[in-house]
Amino acid sequence: MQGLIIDSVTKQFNQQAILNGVFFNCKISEVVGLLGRNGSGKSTLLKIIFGTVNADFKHLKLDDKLISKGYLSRNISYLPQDNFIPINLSVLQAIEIFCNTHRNDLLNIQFVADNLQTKFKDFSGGERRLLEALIIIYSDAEYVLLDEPFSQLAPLLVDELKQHINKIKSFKGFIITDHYYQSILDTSDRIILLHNGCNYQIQNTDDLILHGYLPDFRE
Ligand SMILES: Nc1ncnc2c1ncn2[C@@H]1O[C@H](COP(=O)(O)OP(=O)(O)OP(=O)(O)O)[C@@H](O)[C@H]1O
Repeated sequence: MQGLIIDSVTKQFNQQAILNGVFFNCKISEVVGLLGRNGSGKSTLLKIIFGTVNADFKHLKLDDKLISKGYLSRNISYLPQDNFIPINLSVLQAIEIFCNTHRNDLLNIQFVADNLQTKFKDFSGGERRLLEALIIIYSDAEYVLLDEPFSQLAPLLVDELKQHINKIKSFKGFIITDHYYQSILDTSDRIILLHNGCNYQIQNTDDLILHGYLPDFRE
């Protein structure tokens, strides 16, 4: 099985090329980290894979079947950059919507178990983000897209989220983007950098300097 194949993704906004033939894949048991400067097209790419933004051209395959929109396959879940779970839902109600197969893993997390009846409107920003990320990580889909899962979290919660991704990754393929690039490097099996509309395989931090993602303090 080839897993999720993303090929020839092309997108312009207002005649400006954002993505220009982007291609990579993601298999089960693999975490693919997506890095890129602000505005390089990371969120747009995840939205195109999930299906909430139309590409000018794309070729998406999931387990050898051509798909038009990720969400229609029911096998791709997506954590957007902004909150997405309605604030009047309780944690338990949200879990019942998204999580069946791995529900017990989620219910065994102390913070989740302690707050099952709490509504999303009653959490802090970081707590809400953690819960939304956990619900997507433990959702039924085999492929998980995470847009800035770490950004609102204090260091201890970042570590906790990384542990959950590691715990479940033998069942799932992840594509993750965040500006906490060290957390992306720690969590990922492979790194893809988006730059000038193209994708580059990154082997080490020198490559990130070479492609202008990290400053070169040696100069
Ligand atoms: N709906 C839209 N209409 C016009 N331009 C858009 C639209 N959505 C995104 N863009 C532009 O496309 C570019 C890529 O945006 P995108 O949000 O994908 O970048 P990003 O890499 O996720 O950035 P960041 O790291 O800052 O979140 C930006 O220049 C943005 O202004």
